[in-house]
Amino acid sequence: MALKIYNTLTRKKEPFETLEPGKVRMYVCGPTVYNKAHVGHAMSALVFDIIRRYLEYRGYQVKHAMNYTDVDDKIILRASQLGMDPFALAETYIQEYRKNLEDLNVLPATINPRATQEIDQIIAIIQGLIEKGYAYPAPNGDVYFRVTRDEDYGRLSGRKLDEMQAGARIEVGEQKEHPMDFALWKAAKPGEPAWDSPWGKGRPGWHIECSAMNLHHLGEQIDIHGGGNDLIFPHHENEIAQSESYTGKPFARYWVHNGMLQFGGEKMSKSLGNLVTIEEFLARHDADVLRLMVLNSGYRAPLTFNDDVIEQTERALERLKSALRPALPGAAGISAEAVKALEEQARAARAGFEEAMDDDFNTAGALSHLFELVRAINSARTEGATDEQLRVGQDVLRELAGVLGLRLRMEEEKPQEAAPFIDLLIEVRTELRKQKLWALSDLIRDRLTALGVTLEDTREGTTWRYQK
Ligand SMILES: Nc1ncnc2c1ncn2[C@@H]1O[C@H](COP(=O)(O)OP(=O)(O)OP(=O)(O)O)[C@@H](O)[C@H]1O
Ligand SMILES: [Zn+2]
Repeated sequence: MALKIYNTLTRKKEPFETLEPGKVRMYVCGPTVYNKAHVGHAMSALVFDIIRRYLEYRGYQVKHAMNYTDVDDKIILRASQLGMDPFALAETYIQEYRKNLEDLNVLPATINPRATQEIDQIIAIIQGLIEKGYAYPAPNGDVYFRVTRDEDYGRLSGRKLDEMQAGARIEVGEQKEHPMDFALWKAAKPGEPAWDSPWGKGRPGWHIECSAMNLHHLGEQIDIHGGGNDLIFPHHENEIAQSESYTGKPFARYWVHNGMLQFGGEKMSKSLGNLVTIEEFLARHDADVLRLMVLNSGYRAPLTFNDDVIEQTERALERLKSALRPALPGAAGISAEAVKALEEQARAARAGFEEAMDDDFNTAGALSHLFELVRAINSARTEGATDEQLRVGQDVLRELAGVLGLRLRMEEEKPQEAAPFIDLLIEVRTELRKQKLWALSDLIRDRLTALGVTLEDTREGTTWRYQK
């Protein structure tokens, strides 16, 4: 069966055909870097990581671009609140996000273009759009895209210009011909970062950055354009308008959008402040937990994030991992037919996995086949299969879980149940130290060290960790 992908542009699942055989050009809108990233951003990154990994499993060579929007109103505002240079602020959060993605086992994109490194390209495109009548400079130094010149405007989001016009108004200070016209270039305000341009000092609008980065790094036409479904309008609608008006060619073949991660009944967002940062999440849970949540829910659906879901997912992860445990002590082995049967179950799991993933990346379906394989492996173990016999199933399970980006790390063997007792010993030791009973307090520390637990005394108190 061939891969099918749901295309937001046509609102249909379509057979996946690339512009160039065997190669995929995929662009995904990355974050505006003005603050720590939250698990909603992680969801988007995970979805496109899973898509990329599956395309690679299917034999495609994927050129994956994910951008950083490193100049923007929000960055400038936050930098001025913190009394920081906006470029330094953006750089800090780019480095943090990189680290977040690595911790989440997201493969690094082939390229990470940044808006501020594309200014020449952006100016060239705006000039081209002005020459063709698709854009116009305003007296104040802004440049706007002329939506009435673009007959297709609204195609992606399914909106009509006259309907949009009804709700729109021109803000004070804007010099637009039409309320839906949008800024390609913004004249600089005092104290803001600015670049020279034919229209005076200014900076690019958000939408044109992505058009320029696509054109520069992936070319006039791409296979997949991704991002969250909150970006369909206006961001992606405007990207299409700019790119296609400039090149005269269809821009992206498949528009792929992830659903929103919901927290407390609303989209998790920096602007609303209802967030859990990636860092906070990973301090308490394995990266596989978040990935498994995304896989379970399906990429286009909204994903409910709360303690119950996290707990259920933790349990599901444990179940997956249970299949990777070694044989029982003294296992006598199972019959050749039973090994064959396990092999057959592994083959069936792979076929089911592929069929589900080929159907618009139905990850929940794919997982259900992995869980069937888990059951088969675990019953083979109970029947006395040896490590070598179990491997027939385990290797396939590990490989397919890996295609989804799950690490299934087994070092969880560390007894979590020990934590309260270690805390208790530390409390006792602190008391002993207060009473200057150094020999006893050192004895506790040394014995814990011998058990693989390192203590660290700081001014704020004693902390502990398992030795690596
Ligand atoms: N809650 C969420 N769930 C899933 N994807 C999200 C969520 N919030 C943002 N994204 C996606 O993450 C990527 C980077 O987003 P961007 O920095 O533009 O975030 P944003 O929408 O401005 O965030 P916020 O709303 O938190 O300010 C985009 O593809 C966006 O659609
Ligand atoms: Zn974008």
